[in-house]
Amino acid sequence: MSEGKREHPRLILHNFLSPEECKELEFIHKSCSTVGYRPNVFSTTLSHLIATDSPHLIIPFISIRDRLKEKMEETFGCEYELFIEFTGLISWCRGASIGWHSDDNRQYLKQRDFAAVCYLNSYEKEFKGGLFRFQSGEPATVAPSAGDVIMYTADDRNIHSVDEVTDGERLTLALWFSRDSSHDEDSKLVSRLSQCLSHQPSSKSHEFCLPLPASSNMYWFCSNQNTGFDICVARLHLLGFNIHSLQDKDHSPDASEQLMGPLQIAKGEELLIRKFTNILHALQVVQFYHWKASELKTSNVEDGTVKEVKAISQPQLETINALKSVFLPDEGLVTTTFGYPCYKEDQKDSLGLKDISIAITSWEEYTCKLLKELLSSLPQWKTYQTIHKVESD
Ligand SMILES: O=C(O)CCC(=O)C(=O)O
Ligand SMILES: [Fe+2]
Repeated sequence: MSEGKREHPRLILHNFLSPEECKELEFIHKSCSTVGYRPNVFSTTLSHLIATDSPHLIIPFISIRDRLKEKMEETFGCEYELFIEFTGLISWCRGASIGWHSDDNRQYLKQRDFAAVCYLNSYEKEFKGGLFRFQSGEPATVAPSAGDVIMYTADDRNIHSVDEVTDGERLTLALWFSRDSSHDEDSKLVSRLSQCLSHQPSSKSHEFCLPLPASSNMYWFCSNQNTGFDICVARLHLLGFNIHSLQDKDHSPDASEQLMGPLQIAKGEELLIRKFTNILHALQVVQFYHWKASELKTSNVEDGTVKEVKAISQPQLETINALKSVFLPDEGLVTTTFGYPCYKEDQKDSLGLKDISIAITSWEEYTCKLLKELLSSLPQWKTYQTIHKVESD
């Protein structure tokens, strides 16, 4: 290692993740995230995916984690010594920043030896601000670019900061590594997975793929001005969709319950007749559609699916507006929080209600494929107490 490298052990890799991997993780985050541990930050952890009945969504992380760990061990000369302590998708919206720090700077973080931050979207393209800076050594500044990764030791040889995000949503996949096996997240995740999958007979696997929302406060974004919104409703709203609840209001006076049960989605003057099990189910399908839009869009949607959409009636419109006033009291706040030119009106309009039916089938196939891989990998994961790519035959 050169002198500079010894003083500041770090590595920047370009295009370590493919554009498709970045998009898939973005889909997962935008359909599953909760409000995070600091203001204006959102996160999706692997244990959260398991807890909300979406354990299959950890599959897209697996080969990325394997590759990162291998690269980390090779770069810092610690082959077979590292354990992954934490894996999570983290996004920062307008107003989020972090001052100079090292990643092991708290007693409860002392086990952290190395960090890897993968950028899933790009500076100036999807967000403004949010530059990463090292206090000393080279490079001094890193402009996040989708697919790039920075790896560094978690100690004070790599003190760093992130400038405030001033527009848009900055998304990363962050991992921390430890030499201490007692902080290995894999063994904990394997036991949670075994528990949650043991309840499910495989014949009902399809039903099992439906997400289960966590408690409503985990989705409530609160701004400095003490106004706020539900981030799931907000993310649907940004793509032009509204919610129509099918719950009997007299039986569930608590408004947050309205998102936990069956609902429909609406756009403009129209309602999709198809019911979703809860808000997360609707959000997953819509975000999946957003991710895959170019593949899913067909030219002849008019014939088969048009009967699935009907005009919104007056009482339905009232329900839609009532929900909006509870979960999205200030629409402007959503745009200032997440908005960026990438949410141009034309893009919003390009996602039609009628195509959602095609997206539902395609989302179900995707979900089942992941669940199958999860079920076939789990026996090996249990044996080795690690989560790793299991090649199917
Ligand atoms: O997102 C980044 O670029 C780094 C974030 C960071 O420093 C941290 O979470 O400790
Ligand atoms: Fe950090």
